[in-house]
Amino acid sequence: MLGLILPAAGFAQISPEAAGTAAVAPARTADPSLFKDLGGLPVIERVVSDFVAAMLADERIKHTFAGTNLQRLDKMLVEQFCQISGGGCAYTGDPMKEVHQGLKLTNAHFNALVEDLQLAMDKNGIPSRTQNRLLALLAPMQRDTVTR
Ligand code: HEM
Repeated sequence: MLGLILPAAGFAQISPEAAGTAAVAPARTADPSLFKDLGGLPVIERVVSDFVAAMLADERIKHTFAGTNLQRLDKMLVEQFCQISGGGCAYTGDPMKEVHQGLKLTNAHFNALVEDLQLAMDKNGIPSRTQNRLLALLAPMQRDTVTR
């Protein structure tokens, strides 16, 4: 299980090549226990709010959000985290590849984002075992977001 072997700094070792050659990532959703273990929607909402704040304060990646509708970003992240953790939400945002392709993101950007998410989850008291289960579901999206 990927989640158990994730280093604290994220999953830099998964290059887009190594992540697989499938053109479309399989839809991944956890069993509903992850949603519950995260603390349900109220905690996911707090995590996302802290996560977005951390990214906006992060010198490594804050420039990428210069033209972003932050209210929408927050809402889409809540929907996405709720959906992939098995909370029964529907993600209504755009496909990951489409959203990120113009941003010219690197693995370093990706790892910065993962660190900011870990900080936000720490702040909300989510145990690292549970954090890693969510991170493992996000890991396959590296190949859709990192383009250089
Ligand atoms: C697992 C990795 C990632 C996930 C799950 C993710 C998720 C999302 C979601 C759900 C949205 C909103 C889509 C919409 O509005 O329809 C979004 C937008 C955005 N993401 Fe990511 N993202 C990831 C990686 C990254 C990275 C590494 C960066 C930069 C460091 C980044 C920067 C952005 C920016 C700037 C936008 C807004 C684009 C715009 O204004 O149109 N994302 N992301």
